Amino acid sequence: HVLVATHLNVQPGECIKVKGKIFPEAKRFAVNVGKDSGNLMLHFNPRFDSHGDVNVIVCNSMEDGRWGTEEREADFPFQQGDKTEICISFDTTELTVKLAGDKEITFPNRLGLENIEYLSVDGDFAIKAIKFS
Ligand SMILES: C=CCO[C@@H]1O[C@H](CO)[C@@H](O[C@@H]2O[C@H](CO)[C@H](O)[C@H](OCc3cn(Cc4cccc(/C=C/CN=C(N)N)c4)nn3)[C@H]2O)[C@H](O)[C@H]1NC(C)=O
Repeated sequence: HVLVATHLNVQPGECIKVKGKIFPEAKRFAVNVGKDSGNLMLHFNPRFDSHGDVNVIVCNSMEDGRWGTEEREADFPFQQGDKTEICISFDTTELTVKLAGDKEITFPNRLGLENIEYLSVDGDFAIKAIKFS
């Protein structure tokens, strides 16, 4: 892991902002939010070239250590070597990920969690700032 934050208490409507720089030769990175490492409301996984995916954002959830059904997004507003910022917020029904260029991705809140306690960032990404607002 590049970063793990636990014992958070992010409420619906609040925003988790992750700011950083994508490695020039990035293959993939991931931002995970949820209750703990085995219970993720969202695994947000941009893939530049990984698992046979090229320039695809793969989103999924994890419950008790078991992956849910993946969703692959149409937009891919990321470039290797670029700085980027993503803002994750949620309510009881869905999560919203605000991306560069006013792109927005939603993902169902399958676990129905009422707060976010856990955040991790993995992969080819250098974190500059994390902001809770
Ligand atoms: C078609 C064949 C069967 O279907 C495939 O089956 C795979 C296994 O289930 C899925 O893959 C899995 O998908 C999951 C989401 O659903 C997670 O992403 C998981 O990764 C978990 C994971 C996290 N982490 C930490 C991490 C995260 C990001 C970067 C790095 C390191 C980067 C190293 N940097 C380099 N090398 N430069 C490390 N490690 N593993 C991935 O293995 C594929 O999507 C799926 N593909 C399709 C089309 O269906």
